Amino acid sequence: MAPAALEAQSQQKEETVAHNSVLSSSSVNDTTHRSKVSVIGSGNWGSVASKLIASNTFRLNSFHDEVRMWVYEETLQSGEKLTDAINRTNENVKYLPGIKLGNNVVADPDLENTVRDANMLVFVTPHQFMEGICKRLVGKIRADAEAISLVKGMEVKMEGPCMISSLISQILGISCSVLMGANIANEIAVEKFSEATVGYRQNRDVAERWVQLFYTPYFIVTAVQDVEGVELCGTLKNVVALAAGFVDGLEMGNNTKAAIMRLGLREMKAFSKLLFPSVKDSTFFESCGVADLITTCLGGRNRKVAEAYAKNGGRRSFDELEAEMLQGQKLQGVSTAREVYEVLSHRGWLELFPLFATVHEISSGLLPPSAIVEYSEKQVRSF
Ligand SMILES: NC(=O)C1=CN([C@@H]2O[C@H](COP(=O)(O)OP(=O)(O)OC[C@H]3O[C@@H](n4cnc5c(N)ncnc54)[C@H](O)[C@@H]3O)[C@@H](O)[C@H]2O)C=CC1
Ligand SMILES: O=C(CO)COP(=O)(O)O
Repeated sequence: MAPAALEAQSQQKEETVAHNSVLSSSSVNDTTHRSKVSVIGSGNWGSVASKLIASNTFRLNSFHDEVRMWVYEETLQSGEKLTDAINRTNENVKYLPGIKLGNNVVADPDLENTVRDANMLVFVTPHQFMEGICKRLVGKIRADAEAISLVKGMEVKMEGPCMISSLISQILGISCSVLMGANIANEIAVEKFSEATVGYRQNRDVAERWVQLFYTPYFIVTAVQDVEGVELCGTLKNVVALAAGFVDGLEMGNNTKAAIMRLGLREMKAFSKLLFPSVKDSTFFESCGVADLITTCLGGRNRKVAEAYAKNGGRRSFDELEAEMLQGQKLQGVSTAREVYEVLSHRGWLELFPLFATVHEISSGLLPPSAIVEYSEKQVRSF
């Protein structure tokens, strides 16, 4: 948006806020203390997150209106750059067509420029790209910047597993909270009610600022002091969602799927607590836990592609199905299952996590999809 237009918008916000006399502790004319938010990522969820955030930065006096959103640039079939198309139409025509993002969202293909002025950084890209992105940002962010990760996934290093929030903190030297939950992006895009969980480390004020940034009447955000618990829930449920998809593809019915979800939840909890004993039981009952597991196993992309994989008897690869069915959107479950498997093998825990292990063995082609049947029967009988 042109600077003059943004200025006019700002004035309107100041007047609105002054009129309502809510929400801001700073002077309505003092723009220097306002937080500036940038979103790093513009896929399906990244675009919806930008829309949510932009509605709040526009409304609340403690934020600058403009939300700069980094776009991994690509050329559309029409020949137009994706960034230009987003800024022309105010829609992410590839990853979230038909939804206006808000006039205060500015798409930017330049990563450094996107983060330059921001003190609140929202990371939301597929997890496999995060390390490269963070390395590119070293020395380019504000000294007082803080981050939140909406990224569901982890990296496995020589030293062991590394959650994406830790990767951000380690590479950029900044604190990082997380936001996860039962959040199928297309539903939130059309403002259907849902909840989410912010996981924070120590500082409750920081958590409250993130809650304020995302919270809307149709997106209820609760904060819990358990970064690893929240992040592991969001990460591991993608592995269980693949198992649910296999069950659907094999037409095994709802009871089997429910059994898989129960066994999956149990492995999620056991794995999280083995890695991080500080993880709280209560976190599994938040939106990031059981609710995200349910929604993803019913309506997520991992479930959908795993169903097609099983229907094809494993003869078409996940890469091929992902490209055909998701058109640029990325699955996180297959690589997460591999990463979890690496941790399990390395630590001698394979026998403790038969569902996680079986999902990787199926998705990597070592076992046929029907192996999920034998697995579930054996597991359900053994309890
Ligand atoms: N879509 C959803 O419903 C939800 C997604 N999430 C999580 O949010 C994260 C981001 O997912 P989405 O926004 O849905 O993305 P997406 O899967 O819709 O889109 C893929 C994105 O990756 C970008 N990309 C492709 N190649 C790249 C590269 N080499 N480097 C950097 N970026 C590249 C594409 O431009 C696109 O923005 C994931 O961890 C996902 O699990 C979380 C909640 C809901
Ligand atoms: O994380 C999600 C919902 O909370 C989306 O899951 P999928 O990536 O499987 O669509």
